[in-house]
Amino acid sequence: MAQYRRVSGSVGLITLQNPPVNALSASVRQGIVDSVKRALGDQKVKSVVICGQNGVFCGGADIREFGRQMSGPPLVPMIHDIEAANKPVVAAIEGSALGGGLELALGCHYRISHSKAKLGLPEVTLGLLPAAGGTQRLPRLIGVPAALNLITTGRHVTAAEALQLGILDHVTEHNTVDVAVKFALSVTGESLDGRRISSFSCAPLSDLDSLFEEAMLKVRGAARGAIAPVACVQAVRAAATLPYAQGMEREKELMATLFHSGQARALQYFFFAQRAVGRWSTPSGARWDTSQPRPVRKAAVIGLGTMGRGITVALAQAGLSVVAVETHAKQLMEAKKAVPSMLKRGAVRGGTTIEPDSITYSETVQAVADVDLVIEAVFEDMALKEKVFQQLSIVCKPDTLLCTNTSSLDVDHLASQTRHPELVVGMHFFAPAHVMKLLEVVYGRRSSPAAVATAMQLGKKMGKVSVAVGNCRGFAGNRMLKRYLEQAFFLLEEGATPELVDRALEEFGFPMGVFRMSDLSGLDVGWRVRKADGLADTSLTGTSARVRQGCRYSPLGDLLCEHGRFGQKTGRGWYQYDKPGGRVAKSDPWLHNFLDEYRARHGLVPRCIDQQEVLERCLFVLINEGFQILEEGIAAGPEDIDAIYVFGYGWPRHRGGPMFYADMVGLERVVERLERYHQAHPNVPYLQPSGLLRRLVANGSPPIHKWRNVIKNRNSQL
Ligand SMILES: CCCCCCCCCCCCC/C=C/C(=O)SCCNC(=O)CCNC(=O)[C@H](O)C(C)(C)COP(=O)(O)OP(=O)(O)OC[C@H]1O[C@@H](n2cnc3c(N)ncnc32)[C@H](O)[C@@H]1OP(=O)(O)O
Repeated sequence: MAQYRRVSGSVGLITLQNPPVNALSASVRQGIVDSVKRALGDQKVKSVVICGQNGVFCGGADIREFGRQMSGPPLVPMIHDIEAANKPVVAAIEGSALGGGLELALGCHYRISHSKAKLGLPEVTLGLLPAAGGTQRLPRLIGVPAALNLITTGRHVTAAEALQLGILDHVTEHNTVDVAVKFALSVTGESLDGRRISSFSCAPLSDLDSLFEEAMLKVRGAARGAIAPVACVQAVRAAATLPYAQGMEREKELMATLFHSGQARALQYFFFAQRAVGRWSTPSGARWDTSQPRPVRKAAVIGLGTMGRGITVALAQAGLSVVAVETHAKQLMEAKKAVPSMLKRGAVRGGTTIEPDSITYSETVQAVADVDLVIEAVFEDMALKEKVFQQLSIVCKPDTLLCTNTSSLDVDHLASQTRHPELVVGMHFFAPAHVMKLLEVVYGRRSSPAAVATAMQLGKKMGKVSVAVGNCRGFAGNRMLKRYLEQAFFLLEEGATPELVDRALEEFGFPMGVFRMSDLSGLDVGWRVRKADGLADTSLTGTSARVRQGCRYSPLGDLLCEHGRFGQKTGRGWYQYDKPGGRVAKSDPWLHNFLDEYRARHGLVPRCIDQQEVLERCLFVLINEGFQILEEGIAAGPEDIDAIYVFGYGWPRHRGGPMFYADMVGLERVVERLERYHQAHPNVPYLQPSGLLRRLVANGSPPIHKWRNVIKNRNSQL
């Protein structure tokens, strides 16, 4: 709703009231319409101020209303009536003015903002466009290039930038509503002719066609198949080329194509999923709202390879003082050079400064005696990690939290090497650790609620999306990835090429297909793990060469590594590169010959494989593992898995994440396809639909937001 009162004798003050962000729900819109009518009809009122309660102007349209039957007054005429008013209307912006909130402000005649406010039109991130006149008013106010940038990226700008762009008329450090009321009094009776943005023309530009062509190329390149950024460009083009009324028609038309799209549903699901991940809980009763994190001021990183350096930078950027330990002198020397330059680059990107002495380097573990938290990032080798944890347990204060950055090893086993296993958790970063948003926080059987809460909070402080997951081989993300990789290898055995598989995945929206990605990460990493697991034995011949522990196995990755092809770092992998460390993947005839010979050796007759099979085999098996992970309680809900995949593995956000994608495709179809593939490949047990997936289908395939209830109640009949 909205509250209306008269202040300072002649100013009608309208306060939006819908905590926490004053979203423009039906009742808020009704409140605004009623209040504006009252203010305009009251002769004592000479001007109007619109503000939001609790220091937030408005977070935009109520996203929860979008999937439902919409009621209440529509936004467009509401904003039009405000702009058409014959008394000055001033927006007093505090906190946020986003989406419909900024569009409401653009309908006002003046905009005054607190210096700490953030403004933006983030609709594109929800699969929409600013369809309450935003695409038509903003270019008229600040020019086409600047408006294109804000609308197609959805980025939030500071009040200072908004002032510079011309979105705001005034920025204050004081009480914004007081300043706006004084301002409203000062402009009483002034002509509003030059204040109605819809009456402006866009500033003329010399070469409009090439500007829009370039903009279209840019958004198509970045969008990976997302449709909203393209529609945003088309809408701004309408503003630049059509009169306002026609531009509004075009905006409406384009919004109609987006509004009910699967992409909009996926992106809006993901908006709430991200927030749901923050309300974590563990089976032992640790919870986001009751478990108390410990303060962490000083942290240590053990091992300064690629991951350790990234973690050191991320900790320093979060304002912690860091002890960085590396026992190999050469590696330590390299890290001492690399870390400061990574920090410098980060500071340039983020406009921040970091005290250079916030990091101290040491060659001995003894240097971590007084830290609050340690993150171990040594080589992925259990014996080595055991030794590190034993040492840490002796050296550190008794209450120091001991974390491991292992990507798949047993956190409980590492905890058992210490005197305080309750203080051990996994903090699984993704490379490059100072850039990637995802952090898997892995709780062990004995991890205390405080330990989990501390790791989760530290992740947040580092700007990460922290997802709490249980302890199992590969945790959630890598455990699912293993199934995806296996299917990709099997497809090569059956006749596909890396190019075909990658093309299908990239057209789906991944930034890189599985083989290009493997070349970037390094093929030797997985090889080492498979060797440690006793899997990578290429001396086997006949049918046993492609079977391990009774299941189908492809030794293709092992064979490539035996040829010294580790990916980009060696200049050869699934593709060839112009030099070791080269980045541009080129098709490699050697690899195609190698695949032909391999198939011939094993009596495999290559067949035609289409993109649909690639997607179904690779993605459905990954999704199936996701259901298994949910069933076992390793992840608490589908949102956790979706956040992991979007932030850590490049799953296209406009497809919502793997579990949402399964919901979109239809659980019955996923089961049917998995069963069909399992029939064709009976020695791949992971193609058998998981128990939870079958139970959901048996219960009528409830929508994704109801899955948690089914998971909680294992015997649920819904
Ligand atoms: C035939 C078809 C015809 C089609 C016709 C269509 C007609 C309808 C079209 C009308 C035109 C619409 C044009 C306008 C569109 C929009 O405005 S879309 C919304 C744009 N706004 C945003 O994207 C902002 C989203 N919010 C945020 O970025 C942040 O919440 C914040 C405002 C910056 C505050 O951040 P913070 O303080 O960190 O709080 P959070 O944890 O993020 O949020 C707190 C809770 O509030 C919920 N929430 C936030 N914003 C909204 C919102 N706009 N609607 C609903 N709910 C919102 C958020 O989910 C949190 O709640 P929980 O999830 O329960 O934790």
